[in-house]
Amino acid sequence: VIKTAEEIEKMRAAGKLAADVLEMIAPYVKVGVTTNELNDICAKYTEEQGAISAPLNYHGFPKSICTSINEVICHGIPSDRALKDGDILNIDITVIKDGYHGDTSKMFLIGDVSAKDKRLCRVAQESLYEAIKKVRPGMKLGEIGTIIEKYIKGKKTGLEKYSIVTDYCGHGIGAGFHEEPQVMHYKNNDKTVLRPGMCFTIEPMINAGRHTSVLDKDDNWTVTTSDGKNSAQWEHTLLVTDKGVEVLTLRTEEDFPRIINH
Ligand SMILES: CCc1ccsc1-c1ccc(O)c(O)c1
Ligand SMILES: [Mn+2]
Ligand SMILES: [Mn+2]
Repeated sequence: VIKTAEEIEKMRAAGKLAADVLEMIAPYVKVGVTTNELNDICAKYTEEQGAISAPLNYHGFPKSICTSINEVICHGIPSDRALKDGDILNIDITVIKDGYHGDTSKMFLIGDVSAKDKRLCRVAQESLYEAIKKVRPGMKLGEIGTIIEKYIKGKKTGLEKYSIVTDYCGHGIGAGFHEEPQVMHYKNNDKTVLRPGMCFTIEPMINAGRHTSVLDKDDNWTVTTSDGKNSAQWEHTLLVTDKGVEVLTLRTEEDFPRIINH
């Protein structure tokens, strides 16, 4: 749905706060810290900023952030599990500030991460950037997934054959956590035309092995790879502008432009 100028200001503020939470938590993300501790620090910070953590009680989710480690694709639940040397961790933050959502996630490399896992994380981030670079009014929504798939296929080597998780998508975002449209991360023909004022996330999940995912039957949340190989995800909340795109959740550490005009 197309946002008004006032709503766009609120999306900017929510996106900025979500990015700030990811920057704030970074120094705490070390071997030995538990994901429950990270959850509590993020929840407290978000509350202090006068915002709400969207995941808490969303469809019954029990915590304030998602923490997905190694073979966990997404929706990992914070627990007393301590981070270990070699882990790759996704922290997914969604905040509601003044009624509007900011949704973003990144990968953290814990201690000494293998070259393979570092490459998986880097390729996943680059696939997000490749897609963001192409976002502009008049573009067909399906081009986003097509770009990501083309990029990932091009990164194949003799040892690594990356795949794209198909069971979960990016999404429109605003006063609602999930709005129209669904944003597929794989090749598709969605002819929905992007318009200025649209806000949505792109959040590709890239697997080192097969694309298939398995939902944990005990906690009904944790999604893991079917072959036990690792997965990496990055997410940004984007605004379609008159001339291109604005990355509402950009962090200062990123070597990527906030605004791209075509
Ligand atoms: C934990 C929040 C949640 C619950 C059901 S889907 C979901 C979720 C998590 C992260 C996201 O980026 C997202 O768009 C949705
Ligand atoms: Mn998210
Ligand atoms: Mn999302």
